[in-house]
Amino acid sequence: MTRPYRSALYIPGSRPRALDKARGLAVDVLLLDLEDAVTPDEKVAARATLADELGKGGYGNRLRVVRINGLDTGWGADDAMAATAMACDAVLLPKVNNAADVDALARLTDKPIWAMMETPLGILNAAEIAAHPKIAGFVMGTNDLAKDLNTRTRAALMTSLQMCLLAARAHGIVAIDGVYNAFKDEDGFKIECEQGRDFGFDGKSLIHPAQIATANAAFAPSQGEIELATRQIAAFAEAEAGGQGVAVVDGKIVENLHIVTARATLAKADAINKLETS
Ligand SMILES: CC(C)(COP(=O)(O)OP(=O)(O)OC[C@H]1O[C@@H](n2cnc3c(N)ncnc32)[C@H](O)[C@@H]1OP(=O)(O)O)[C@@H](O)C(=O)NCCC(=O)NCCSC(=O)C[C@H](O)C(=O)O
Ligand SMILES: [Mg+2]
Repeated sequence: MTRPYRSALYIPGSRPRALDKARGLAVDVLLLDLEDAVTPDEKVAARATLADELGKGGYGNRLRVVRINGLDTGWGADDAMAATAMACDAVLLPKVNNAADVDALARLTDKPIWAMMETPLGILNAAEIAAHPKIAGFVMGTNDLAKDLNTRTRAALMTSLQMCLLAARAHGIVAIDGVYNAFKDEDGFKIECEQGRDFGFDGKSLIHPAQIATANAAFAPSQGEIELATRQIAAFAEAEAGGQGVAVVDGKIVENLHIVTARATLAKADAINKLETS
């Protein structure tokens, strides 16, 4: 992981004030939306508004991902071509059902593609979507998924979340958890962030700036994790120097595979530090 993806904020592409506010937010990823956050009447104007704001710059090292409308809508193809010309890092395609959907977008843009994973067919085809050479990330669309699965509970989405994580990890792409709709419920949001982190997601998608700090904290290594990783690396190096393949730290064995995790923890902490001080 060369950059953190702890927090990914949706920003309506039709709202210049919110797009401007994003320049000062401590968020890792901007999900610049032309789809559900924009009304049909505003769709065409939002494209120009977004292009204009991105063109002005000022977003620093935040990853800029433009969510277009589906290619089966009247706006999708024009959005894709407009996004290709925008100062953004990737294009996010909603309601991806299979690798052929990604192919269709890849014919319209040379940007990296991210996929909204939010349809039952998309979940069943997660592995082929993650394997597509243009795919760089998954964002879980838990609202659409709950609608299609006819459920109101996160528990009912667990299989889908895990299938997408498996596919993402198998193919080395980013995986971002879905949104938490009750954006004023701080306690519930924190619990869901921690659950998503423990599942293995890289970060959480957000709908309001007030959610950023909690997501950033939940998906960053804690001070305790950083210290433990440092001690594990030192103890294992010492064990290796003494001809041992196993060290013991805090009463637990440390083997080569734990060192891979420890190094990843330190690299993530380093990447966060670099992003926050740049
Ligand atoms: C949820 C909101 C409609 C609330 O808006 P509002 O009432 O204006 O909030 P506040 O008054 O508390 O706003 C305070 C200031 O923060 C700025 N703001 C608010 N939201 C954002 C944002 N998302 N990005 C940047 N800035 C934001 C306001 O402009 C205020 O600033 P200032 O005027 O300077 O004081 C609103 O938060 C919102 O529209 N959120 C985004 C909703 C959205 O994008 N929805 C679509 C994505 S979710 C989705 O589609 C999931 C997926 O597809 C699925 O299927 O699950
Ligand atoms: Mg959706």
